[in-house]
Amino acid sequence: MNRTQLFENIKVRKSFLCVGLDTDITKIPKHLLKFDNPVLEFNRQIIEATSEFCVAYKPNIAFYESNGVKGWQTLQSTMDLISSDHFTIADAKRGDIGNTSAMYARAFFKKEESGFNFDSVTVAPYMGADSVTPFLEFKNKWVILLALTSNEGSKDFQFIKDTAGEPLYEKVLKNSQNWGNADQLMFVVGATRADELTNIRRLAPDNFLLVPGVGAQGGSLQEVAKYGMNKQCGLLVNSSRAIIYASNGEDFAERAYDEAKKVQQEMSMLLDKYLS
Ligand SMILES: O=C(O)c1cc(=O)[nH]c(=O)n1[C@@H]1O[C@H](COP(=O)(O)O)[C@@H](O)[C@H]1O
Repeated sequence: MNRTQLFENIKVRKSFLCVGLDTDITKIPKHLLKFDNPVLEFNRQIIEATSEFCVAYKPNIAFYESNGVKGWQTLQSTMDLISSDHFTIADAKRGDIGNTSAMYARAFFKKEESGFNFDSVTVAPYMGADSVTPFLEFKNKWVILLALTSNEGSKDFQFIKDTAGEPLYEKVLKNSQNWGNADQLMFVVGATRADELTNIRRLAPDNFLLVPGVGAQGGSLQEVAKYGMNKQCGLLVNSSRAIIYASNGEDFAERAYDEAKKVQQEMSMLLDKYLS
């Protein structure tokens, strides 16, 4: 999916919500355990309940690969349930020496080889240009580069300043824009870092930002929109646990529907406020 299509979907659905499919078999409702593949059944019902309210889905690969071959099959079957007008993110946080990154890129982008046809993959910038550029060689595919993450440990490295006083995450934002343009490069910025968003928008005015950390991690959607939205919205705000585990009873899909709808309604107001 390209940037124009993504923006169109945001306008049509009045939403910039990404639903995170971080499906953990120990957290899903017990009544689903009678199904052959409880995780797939859970994902099926979550996708059905939320698809009208979101523009993207982000399966976190750890939740699937932790279950070995069966997990990868579940991931594949889950991807088959997502319509082509939803942007898909393989949240895999990959990145290695060039020839290895090329293999990772094929794993998520080359359907004829791996079976997966994700629109994007999350990539760690730590190993530098040659670890990221192999992912950028695919047309209409995206790298979502970790810039400023939502977790406590982000302070360990991402704020370290060089002698000119520039923090590491700013270098990531600046230097990586020499590797790819805003039609193929997004950045991860945690919602818990809304205070840095004005600065981030100064450095990356056009790029979409994937913003995890609202919901369970407590980030503010209002602040993210206020400081992070650009002319094409430029935001995909992810929520995983707050939506998919809104209930662990038989009503889990209805409650996921309610939660996703609530977030979408708030997003619709924010789009009206900041996009016009
Ligand atoms: O790359 C990510 O998606 C990501 C980056 C980050 O800085 N923080 C972060 O929470 N995430 C992911 O976003 C999701 C957040 O899940 P919830 O906190 O349950 O909404 C998880 O899949 C995390 O791995």
